[in-house]
Amino acid sequence: MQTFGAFLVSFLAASGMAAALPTEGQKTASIEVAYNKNYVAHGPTALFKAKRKYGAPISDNLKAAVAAKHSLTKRQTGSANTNPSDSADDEYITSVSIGTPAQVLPLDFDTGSSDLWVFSSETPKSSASGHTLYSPSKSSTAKKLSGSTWSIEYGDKSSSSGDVYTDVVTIGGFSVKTQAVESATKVSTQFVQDTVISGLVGLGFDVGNQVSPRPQKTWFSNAANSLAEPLFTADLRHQETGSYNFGFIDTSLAKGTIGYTPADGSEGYWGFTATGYSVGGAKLNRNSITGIADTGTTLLLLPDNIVDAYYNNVESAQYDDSQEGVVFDCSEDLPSFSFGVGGQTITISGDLLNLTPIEEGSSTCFGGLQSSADIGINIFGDVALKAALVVFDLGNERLGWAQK
Ligand SMILES: Cc1noc(C)c1CN(C)Cc1cc2n(n1)CCN(c1cc(N)ncn1)C2
Repeated sequence: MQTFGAFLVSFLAASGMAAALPTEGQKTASIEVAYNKNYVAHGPTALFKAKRKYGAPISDNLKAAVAAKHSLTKRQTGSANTNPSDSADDEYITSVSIGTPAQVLPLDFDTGSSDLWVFSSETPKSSASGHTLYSPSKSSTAKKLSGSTWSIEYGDKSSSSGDVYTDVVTIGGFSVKTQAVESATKVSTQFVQDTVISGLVGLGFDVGNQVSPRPQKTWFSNAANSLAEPLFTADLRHQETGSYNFGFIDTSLAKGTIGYTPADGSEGYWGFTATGYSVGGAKLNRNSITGIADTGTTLLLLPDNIVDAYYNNVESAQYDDSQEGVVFDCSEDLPSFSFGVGGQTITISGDLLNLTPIEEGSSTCFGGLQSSADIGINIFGDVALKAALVVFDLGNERLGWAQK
């Protein structure tokens, strides 16, 4: 039968704590207490525990502070497939559920803008033909945001405008209960004709939202605090299904290491600086390129000097006025284009830089790399994003890039 002292020593030894063995008949014992250096104190939690221990009243604010800190609700994630809209990967389509019962619409996720807008029962019938529509009147959770309107124009001069509802919006299984859903009462021709999408989900920064008089938050901004991590990833692919993941990073989607670089959200976009570039696998130079990571733009749009440096390696390349871009023989093997970011090198294969024949069956192809000169901003659009797994990390205001 073990004495208490012997038991105590063996217990402490088993739990890795040192102990002084009491001499026979001694009435005291002393033990070192390990300090948990990983424990991060939280005032409200300490107060909560003390009040609970002595039966003191606990305010709702204190309960909320403790719940927020210990995220008593399970931190959540979302994952949605996204598919190229056509053979040129012009844009990517993701299914989004809006309202109760759910109305599922094919939308274009756009990190270059900050409005969630949809074709709706309020869109003129002549414009709405062929599109899937959101009908707020058929949703028991829709509420009109009275007095609010919106109007947006994109880089390609396409535009839309209308009024605003709030409703539940679910993407990849994650729901935002009160999301501003901007209903289109007017849409430009580019959208009318593009019947494969019924609107956009802006994944830019809230500062870019175009609702007046009170700008609204993006779906991701509303979701961020409830997600396991305040980030999402874009995995766009050439002629195959890709994904938008929210709240987690599936590193198996990439071959390379994720390199991070600061993101500048001040203009509403995901701005960043690439540290250099190269053509055809050469060593990266140190010519930095400041631009935006933009899932809503098809092309890679860079300064003329870079575009020229690239197409000087393409025998048949020439500027085509009617196409308003550089074209070349479809049969030509294109060199790759690489850029440095976050200490990593992202290489866009030559295949990804051949976007599509200029017309069905033509042997002349349109380049995925074009000039940004008349835009005033460099855009790493889908042509660049397809080469990488891209992490849009709102919590740390940074962008991560990993070679795919
Ligand atoms: C077809 C086709 N080809 O390329 C596109 C795009 C389409 C679809 N299309 C004609 C209709 C259309 C026009 C726009 N979109 N869709 C998406 C949002 N737009 C952006 C987003 C942004 N971040 N930056 C610039 N514009 C303009």
